[in-house]
Amino acid sequence: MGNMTEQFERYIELKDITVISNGRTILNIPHATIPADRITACIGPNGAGKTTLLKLLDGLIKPDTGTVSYSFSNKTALVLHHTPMIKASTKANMSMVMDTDSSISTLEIEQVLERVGLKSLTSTPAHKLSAGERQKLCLGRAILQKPNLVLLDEPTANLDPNTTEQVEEMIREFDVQDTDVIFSSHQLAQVQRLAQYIIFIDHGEIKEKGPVGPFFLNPQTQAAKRYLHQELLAD
Ligand SMILES: Nc1ncnc2c1ncn2[C@@H]1O[C@H](COP(=O)(O)OP(=O)(O)OP(=O)(O)O)[C@@H](O)[C@H]1O
Repeated sequence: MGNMTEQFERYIELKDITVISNGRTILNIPHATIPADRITACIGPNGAGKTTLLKLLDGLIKPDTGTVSYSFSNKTALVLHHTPMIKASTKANMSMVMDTDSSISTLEIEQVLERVGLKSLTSTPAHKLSAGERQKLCLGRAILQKPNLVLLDEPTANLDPNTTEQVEEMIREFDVQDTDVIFSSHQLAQVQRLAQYIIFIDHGEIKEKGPVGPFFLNPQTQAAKRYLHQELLAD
């Protein structure tokens, strides 16, 4: 999709990327620039490679070949599903971020607990939190890390509409505070509500990418057309 003409203020450049697992290529990206100056959604079928791409952008996994380079000094925070919690209070789990960044104060932790709506659950054991509360805790930890790029893997999977709205508001808040967001989602209505840019992945390849409007109106590849058609039927 006319990627040659795209101009991004900040971006991530992927070159000759392959990620191989158990002899199978799970990502294959010869060349792509991904914007890091807005909210970008990463969409595609189950097993397409979205989570793997987010982990790669975070540096959590290294590619088998190729390079990931940032046009800016990046500080990323990655929020995955099933983040393990220690058997302690919500606050203690939030405070774990202090282990890697000693400049974080107790006051900041309290402010973030309030911001993500967990103030009343401060002393509740984290393993007793609901899925939505746990996700807010994970987002709180990400906020405390003061990243300039947040990577969120299906941030509202299994959440009710009200909690989904709260999490979406937190995502917008990151953007307002000039923290770029790249998130994966299967909820196309959500993608349209939040994202300005789309990366469509299928079978480990970026098949299509570009601004949200044109992508939904007029997808260029058969794979994207098929995916959009199937997802709309499933909604
Ligand atoms: N650690 C791993 N070891 C082996 N295979 C893996 C590993 N992680 C992912 N894969 C495989 O890589 C492929 C891509 O997985 P990934 O989780 O990135 O997809 P996804 O697009 O996020 O899928 P979903 O929408 O189902 O979450 C899948 O086929 C998966 O089985």
